[in-house]
Amino acid sequence: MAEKSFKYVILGGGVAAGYAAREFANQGVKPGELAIISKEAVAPYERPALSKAYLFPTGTARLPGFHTCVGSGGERLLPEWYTEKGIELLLNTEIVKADVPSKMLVSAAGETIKYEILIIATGSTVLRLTDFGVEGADAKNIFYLREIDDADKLVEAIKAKPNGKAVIVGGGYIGLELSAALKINNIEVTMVYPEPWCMPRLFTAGIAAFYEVYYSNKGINIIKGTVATGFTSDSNGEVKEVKLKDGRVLEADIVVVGVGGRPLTALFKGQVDEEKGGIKTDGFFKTSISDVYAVGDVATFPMKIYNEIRRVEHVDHARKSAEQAVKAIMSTVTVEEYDYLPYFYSRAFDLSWQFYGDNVGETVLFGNDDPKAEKPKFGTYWIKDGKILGAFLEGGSPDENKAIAKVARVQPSVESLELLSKEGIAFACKI
Ligand SMILES: Cc1cc2nc3c(=O)[nH]c(=O)nc-3n(C[C@H](O)[C@H](O)[C@H](O)COP(=O)(O)OP(=O)(O)OC[C@H]3O[C@@H](n4cnc5c(N)ncnc54)[C@H](O)[C@@H]3O)c2cc1C
Repeated sequence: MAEKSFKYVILGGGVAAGYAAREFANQGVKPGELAIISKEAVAPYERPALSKAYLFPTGTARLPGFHTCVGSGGERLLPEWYTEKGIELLLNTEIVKADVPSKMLVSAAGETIKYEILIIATGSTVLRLTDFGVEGADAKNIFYLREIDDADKLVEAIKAKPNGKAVIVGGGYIGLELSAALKINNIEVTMVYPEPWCMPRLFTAGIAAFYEVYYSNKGINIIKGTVATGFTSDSNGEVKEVKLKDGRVLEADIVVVGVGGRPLTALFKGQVDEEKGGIKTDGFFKTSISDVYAVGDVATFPMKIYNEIRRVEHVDHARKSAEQAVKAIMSTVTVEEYDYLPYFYSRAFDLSWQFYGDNVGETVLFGNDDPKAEKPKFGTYWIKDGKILGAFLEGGSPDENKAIAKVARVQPSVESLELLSKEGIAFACKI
């Protein structure tokens, strides 16, 4: 079988891989030195688009070069870019074995790829209801959303079921964004989740109440406090009904499940150290083995600002960790230790929110959170030991979003919660 050899190999062709490639190019990588290996059929792209514009009925986001590349807010890395830079894209190539001591990867087709320095950027995979033995969960038209292939299948199902009924299992950001995208496609949507409110890992009850009312006003049906326990299908094997634990049965032409994910570490089990479920790295994303780095969803790293080891499944960190690792590998100037401020955003309908920092401690809600307002703008601060550690803002301008980021970074002291609530975003703008 064929053998290839590169100085640098990035395993995984997602967000982190794309931004790592750009940084390699910035640092002067030579043609033929770098390869990206991906089991996907396309060059790295901005994955968050898959639950947003990529699903919209106009389909403009599906045009080549629009969302099918990375390069948010900068140069778009179309497939030709990799060719121009002499970066090899080994697409449709699934790696099934990693031999770290021999610095070698083996593909499903039996090809051997050798490296001097490896960056693991395998990301994460979705949790499937079949893994939990949910009855009938292998029916057709039950979808998950991780890769462009999944999104393309969902787009086909939406087209095949005009004005159909969809059940979205899960109330996290994927569930919220998908529900909006399906509704925009004129699909009747019901969301089902077990928690008392949506996005419970980040939202307070107060924040969630705004989105739940807004979604209800858009005609989305929300069922909380229960889970899907089984599915029935028709004679074609297509899903027909969703059975809920509370006894209700929902009709469905399409089901989309967004119940979380897990990092793809298995290839390296026992070969590099793991921590908190991810591959353990330092402030430069170097693993326990020299010449092996891990970035993006798959890596745990020291979150300097909170003096804690964490793993982050968000796109901003995927981009920045990839750039940091490449700088650590190639830069001729001293690279500072990674100092990341958690940042997460989401967009659905006309809504857009950003969150910075840590959502711990007591909370203060501010602004106009009337879901019927023409332009709602509200937020929340999280305060611990008298200091603001986290800030959330819906409907903020770019400058206001920058201001809340600064608050979460600077962690200013707060004397009066009442005053903070009254001042709201103005408090952040003064920092
Ligand atoms: C639908 C969706 C919407 C999202 N929206 C947001 C959002 O709004 N905001 C936000 O902050 N974050 C969002 N995220 C999260 C964000 O996209 C991820 O954090 C980010 O993509 C992680 O980048 P990564 O490069 O580590 O992994 P990924 O982008 O997942 O890339 C991993 C790549 O590795 C490949 N791979 C894995 N194993 C192998 C193997 N054995 N052989 C070959 N290739 C392999 C995969 O096929 C994939 O191409 C979203 C994620 C999804 C799925």
